[in-house]
Amino acid sequence: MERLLKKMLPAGAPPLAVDSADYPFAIEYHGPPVPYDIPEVIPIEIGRIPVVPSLPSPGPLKKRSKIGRLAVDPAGASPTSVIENHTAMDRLDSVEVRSSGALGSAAFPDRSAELSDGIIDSSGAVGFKEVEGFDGSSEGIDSSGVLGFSGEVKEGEGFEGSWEGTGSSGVVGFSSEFKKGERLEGSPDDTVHGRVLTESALSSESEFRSSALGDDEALNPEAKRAVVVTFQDSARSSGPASLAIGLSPRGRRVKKEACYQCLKGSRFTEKEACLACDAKYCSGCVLWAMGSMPEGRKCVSCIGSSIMETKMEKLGKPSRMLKRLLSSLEVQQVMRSEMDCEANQLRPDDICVNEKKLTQEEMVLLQSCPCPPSKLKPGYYWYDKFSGFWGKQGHKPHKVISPNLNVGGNIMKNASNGNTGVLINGREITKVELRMLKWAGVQCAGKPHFWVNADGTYQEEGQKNIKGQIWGKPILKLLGPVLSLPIPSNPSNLSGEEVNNMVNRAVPDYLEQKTLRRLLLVGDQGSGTSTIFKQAKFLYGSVPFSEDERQDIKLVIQRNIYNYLGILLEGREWFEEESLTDKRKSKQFHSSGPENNGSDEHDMTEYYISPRLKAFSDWLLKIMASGNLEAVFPAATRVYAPLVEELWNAAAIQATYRRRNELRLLPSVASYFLEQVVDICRVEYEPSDMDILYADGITSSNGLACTDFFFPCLAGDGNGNDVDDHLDTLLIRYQLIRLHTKSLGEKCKWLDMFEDVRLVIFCVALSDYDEYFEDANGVGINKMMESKRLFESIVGHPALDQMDFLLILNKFDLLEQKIDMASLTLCEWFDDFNPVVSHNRPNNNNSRNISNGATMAQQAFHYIAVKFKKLFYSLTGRKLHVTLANGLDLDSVDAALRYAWEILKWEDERLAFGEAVDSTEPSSYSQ
Ligand SMILES: Nc1nc2c(ncn2[C@@H]2O[C@H](COP(=O)(O)OP(=O)(O)OP(=O)(O)O)[C@@H](O)[C@H]2O)c(=O)[nH]1
Ligand SMILES: [Mg+2]
Repeated sequence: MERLLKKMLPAGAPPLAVDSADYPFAIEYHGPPVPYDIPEVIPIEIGRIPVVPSLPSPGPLKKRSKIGRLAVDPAGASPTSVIENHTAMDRLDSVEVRSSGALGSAAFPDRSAELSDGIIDSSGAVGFKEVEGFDGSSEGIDSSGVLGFSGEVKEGEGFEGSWEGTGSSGVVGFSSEFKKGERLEGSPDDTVHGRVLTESALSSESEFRSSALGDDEALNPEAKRAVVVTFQDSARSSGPASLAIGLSPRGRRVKKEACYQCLKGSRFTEKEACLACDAKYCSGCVLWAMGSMPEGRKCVSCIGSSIMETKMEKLGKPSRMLKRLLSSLEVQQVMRSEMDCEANQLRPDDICVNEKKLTQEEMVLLQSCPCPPSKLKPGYYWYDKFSGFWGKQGHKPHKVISPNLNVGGNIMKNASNGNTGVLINGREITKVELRMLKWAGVQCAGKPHFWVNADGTYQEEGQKNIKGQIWGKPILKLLGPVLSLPIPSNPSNLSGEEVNNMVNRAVPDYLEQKTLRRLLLVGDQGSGTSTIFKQAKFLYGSVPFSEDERQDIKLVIQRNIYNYLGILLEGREWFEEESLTDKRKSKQFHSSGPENNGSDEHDMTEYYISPRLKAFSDWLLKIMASGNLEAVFPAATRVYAPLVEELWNAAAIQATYRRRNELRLLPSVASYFLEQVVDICRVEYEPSDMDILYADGITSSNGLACTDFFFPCLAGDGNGNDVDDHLDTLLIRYQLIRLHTKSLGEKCKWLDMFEDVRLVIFCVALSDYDEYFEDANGVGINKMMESKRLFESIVGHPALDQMDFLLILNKFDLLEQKIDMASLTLCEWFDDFNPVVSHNRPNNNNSRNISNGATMAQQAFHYIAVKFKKLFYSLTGRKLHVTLANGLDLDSVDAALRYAWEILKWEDERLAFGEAVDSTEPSSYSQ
């Protein structure tokens, strides 16, 4: 410490007397200004170190802890400052550094820190570990690969370089080569044994030879331990394979059944296993090791990996431990993610049927047929398309599934490894099957070859006549289970052709064409398509949003709010900077004394936040900048809710929020959610309908969403249309398909898929006329012009030729708000807008300026509508239907969609009765 202080003082300064028993980490320097930048250490009150409040802390760690369990927020600054304040002479019993890069040498500036127990977790593929006796003197612990275990390590690459001279000890490492890897267990002696499950050599026991052991110290169990182990993976042909490091604290062997995180416990300890690598964690560690479980029970480093075959059956079945640790809602959510997430799904090429790997389509066909194979797991199967028999390759039949599915290759004679000489549909049957056939009264003398159909009727090869029905005898129902042979539950299952037609049909059948109307809803970004889509669900859906959907929406809202918060935090930084600059300028201006020159570190503005909140803010901004928000949340939601609450209530953030109009990236709905930030961040938060409506980004991740509904019948209109309308509402189903512009593809090529839609609803935000976005080259583009461009390309698309179009001019409320402040002529397309302004103002509200009964906003609407109509006519020679809407208003959207309904009805009538029905045509305008 003395040396450190000496270094920090300017040359020539007298040495400081340091009481080694009780010196502060930082001292205030009062000397003359120094010519270099002094490293800044933000003081933190020990009592206010962020602790992790809501996750159960691992028991063993807590017991030994002297100063509690530290949760060091990720990102360089935070751990540094936290640890700095504790490492004077403290012994840190338990430290957690989360996120990659957090554990740089900077994290442990005071080399005298002793971490007797550390968990280094990372968002990358990097693991954890107990760092026993670690004295922080490691040079090899770099920020890119915590303890040298990096997801980046490739076959043949070693860790020696980064590890040499570390003089610390760790436990187990994984490299990316061992995604499915088990732990390596090692002791610092010449030979390290480990078991590695690799993709290529599942379950193979490989021996690892240690080499390049750093130095003798590494072998001394009492000293700092570091062992570098190279190993020869005998299962790999490529020779010396990846390196991994197997170390054990104090030379102990890691107990096989211990928790993989804290290394405590025995096989009797209750543990939860990772579905991908089978690493097992005790109840104290499981949440740390698995984080928010976005793909269910997987270590953080296994996220994205596929799960082990043996774990397939466990999917979606929560353990008692999980139920204890999480609320029931959270358990449900984790289980759902586990079952639904892409990485955990069975991949088609994991299934081989009749020696041919399945394609995606075949997989869908197999799984969605009326009688699919149960609990399908990766493996090799045989399938008899004619009879529907299904079994594991080399084994007797296991099930009778739907017949005639076009999946896999042709069945092989030896598919079930039978040796009876009797063939059914080209497969030599097994002995038990033969016995069964005999019981069924089937004549099997002379090793006949049979053709057996799905309904059990059979005939001998080469003969025309049906010889009988195998399943006819009641005794077979009893015998099936005895012989462990499947009996079709209902031989009159759908015939295969029906099945194929059902699953493969590309065009709706006749009936559906009669009764289904498809509406395609498109518009430029932010035009309001998803709002209108959600309103349609609220308006006409019997269950607008299921419980599952609401849960997903909850997560989206929680994630969004962190985004909004991030924008506020960034804004706060700007405003603080700006205020400080102003303050300094005015000080300089008002005083002439030299003592006021330069920056005043104690300057505080209303945007000042405490160092602890600042650390959180820095961390959040860093995460956002790295685009990793998804990986960190929603686990963080649980952990950081109290911090968010504190932050939100901080005067600085409130002051920033008051200037929200200056924050360009903050969407207008952000304020709605930020007002409720504290509630939203709670675990028990349930989104209201209003929240769902306002929430961004929930309609669909791939930009395509659809909802089916019937238009509810309105009360009679008195025109005698009631009965017809009522029939309509009963018979005709509508499907609203919302397509995000991002999903249109180059030159809107995906529109080809929508040839059978009946009406295109194009949405334009009226408020876009004075708004801009930056294109890829940083050029500002007017949003209305962009909408116009998109409109032109969609209208002109060959797939939508001759199709009816309804233009919804949305966000009328916003147009009303801004039209008097920002002229419509700001958009070059509207430069000839020349409204008639009446000077008889009914009140002081300018937006209510009216002429001939029309407000300025209404005139603007008509003007824009005509612009689009003319454009549409010039492109198609046809008439465009236009309506206005306020997407946030249910009735307004109802009116707009009913207008769409009218257009379709009119079109139906026109088709049915010819052009003579002009009188019922809806006007091309609706308001
Ligand atoms: N004031 C007002 N806001 C609206 C209206 N319609 C939509 N919004 C808001 O405008 C924003 C964008 O609307 P979305 O429905 O998400 O627009 P989108 O077409 O799905 O656009 P992207 O999500 O960007 O693709 C959301 O925050 C909506 O809440 C409206 O009529 N009035
Ligand atoms: Mg949207």
